[in-house]
Amino acid sequence: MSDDALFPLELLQPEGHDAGPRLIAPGAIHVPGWLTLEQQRWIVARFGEWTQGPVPLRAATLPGGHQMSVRTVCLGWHWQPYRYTREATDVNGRPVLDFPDWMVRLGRKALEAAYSPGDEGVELDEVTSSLSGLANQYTPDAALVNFYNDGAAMGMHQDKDERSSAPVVSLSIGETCVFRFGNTKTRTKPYTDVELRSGDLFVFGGPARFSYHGIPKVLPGTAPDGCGLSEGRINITMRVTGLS
Ligand SMILES: O=C(O)CCC(=O)C(=O)O
Ligand SMILES: [Fe+2]
Repeated sequence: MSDDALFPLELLQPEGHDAGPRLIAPGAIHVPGWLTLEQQRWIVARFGEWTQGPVPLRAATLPGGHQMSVRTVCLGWHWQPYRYTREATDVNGRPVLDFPDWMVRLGRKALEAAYSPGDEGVELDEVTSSLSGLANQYTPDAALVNFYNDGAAMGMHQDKDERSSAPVVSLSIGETCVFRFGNTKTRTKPYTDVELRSGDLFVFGGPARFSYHGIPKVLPGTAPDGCGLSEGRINITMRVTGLS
């Protein structure tokens, strides 16, 4: 018997990679293994350019004086606790890079994959499938590109500095993390812990748009070969700010 027959490729993929979309809460979908390794490497190369851009990666300081452990570079609009500005006034005052056209297209594809998954087996509730109409008009104008290393984590929070209730599209590359996805009322239970691996897509919109969420931990040493990152985790969240 050939090696091919003994070890079909799908058995070598990390668990869940080919499992298809999963409904986490109405409006919140996890799509494992959405980006190919080639796409991941290409995005990691763009990340290298963004961090050499006008505004470097920086760990934001919260109003109480606490500095976040995650470092972020922004596209389109600069996020600082707790508003969006065109210039990175809390870093070096320079205007942030434009939001790339390719990322708008990717955002639309992401909503399609999440909310119109076709015959991939996921049962969407009525509310979630009603969000499928959002895909072709979705025009994100801000991305927070987060980099986690050395034990970085992110506390439970809502993404609520936007003046739009359009969905948030989240992409993960590099090390696996635990993504805690909660409810819209409190930062505590009930929540669901989801492992986000390199290449995974997560979309939260509709009734899940203002749910609390956070990253309790990143699992060191779990970045897959060929993703473009040997350590750490990149997360991109695209948003519609509703600002002009
Ligand atoms: O790293 C993640 O997956 C989540 C990031 C996040 O929640 C945020 O940037 O607001
Ligand atoms: Fe967030």
